[in-house]
Amino acid sequence: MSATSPQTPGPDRRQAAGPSGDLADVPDDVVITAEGVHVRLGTSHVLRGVDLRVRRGEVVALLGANGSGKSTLVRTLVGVLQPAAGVVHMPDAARVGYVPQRVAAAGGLPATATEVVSSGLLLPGRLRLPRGWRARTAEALDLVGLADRGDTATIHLSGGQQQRVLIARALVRRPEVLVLDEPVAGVDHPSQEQFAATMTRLVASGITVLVVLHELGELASLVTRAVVLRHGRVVHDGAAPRPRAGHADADHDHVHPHAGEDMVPLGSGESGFTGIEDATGAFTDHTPLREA
Ligand SMILES: Nc1ncnc2c1ncn2[C@@H]1O[C@H](COP(=O)(O)OP(=O)(O)OP(=O)(O)O)[C@@H](O)[C@H]1O
Repeated sequence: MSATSPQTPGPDRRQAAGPSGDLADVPDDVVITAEGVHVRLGTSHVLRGVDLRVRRGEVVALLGANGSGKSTLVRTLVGVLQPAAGVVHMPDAARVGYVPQRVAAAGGLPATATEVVSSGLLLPGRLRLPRGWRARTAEALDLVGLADRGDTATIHLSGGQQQRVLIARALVRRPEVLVLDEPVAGVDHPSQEQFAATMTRLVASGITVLVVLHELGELASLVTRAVVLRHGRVVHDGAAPRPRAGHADADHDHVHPHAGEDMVPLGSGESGFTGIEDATGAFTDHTPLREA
């Protein structure tokens, strides 16, 4: 498979490199699979044998310290990067919505929100907008709370609104699987709340979500499982950490990093979280997470 743009993951991909080639028995309800995925960027071994399965309807949070390989993993899953070894399986591109890590992707363009969102309907081999694109675009903008901003140039939207435009661009396909890379990083609070409301509706409709996060924040109640990367390996795959009591209170200040104090193990040992700390940077070498 050739490298594809962030918004246009490749076609139905059973992509393999290395000796095994084939996926082991994969249950029908597994929609995202990575097996033994190794990725090298330059001279760095960024992913070192990652295994991941996401079942239909799950909301999986991908956590880990800066540089642990989260973005590299999702970019490999959607086909932006090629694994040096291992196997990746994703649904057809048309069924996958991908929101890349926030860049100036929307802000640098003079395009209107409608133009950016409708571009999500373009795929390899489908370079013209399909019939009904206006209604689908309006529906996607409505889902992210921007129904009245379709004609606005994205450069005139706030950073949080620009991020919502990118999310709408992923949603315009009516995807079954949504892959988001830090969708609320640096986003204003109204947009975070809007994002959580959007996700709540989507999850209720049965969508499958893989989302890179630094902290669970507003999504905590939706996340069904957490996968933690450290140095390119999965070091936890199971229960999500939950915030300490009071963390979700309306008057709680979320600005500070809370190192070592805002996340606590879910249960006592059963979750595998024996010392999980702050999702903004806690998965450090000393964090005594059980090897997955
Ligand atoms: N093009 C590249 N060439 C070489 N190394 C790279 C390249 N891109 C990323 N890396 C390195 O790969 C490692 C993993 O990066 P990645 O962006 O996947 O981490 P991350 O967990 O998403 O981090 P963050 O939380 O900061 O976004 C980092 O050490 C990074 O410096």
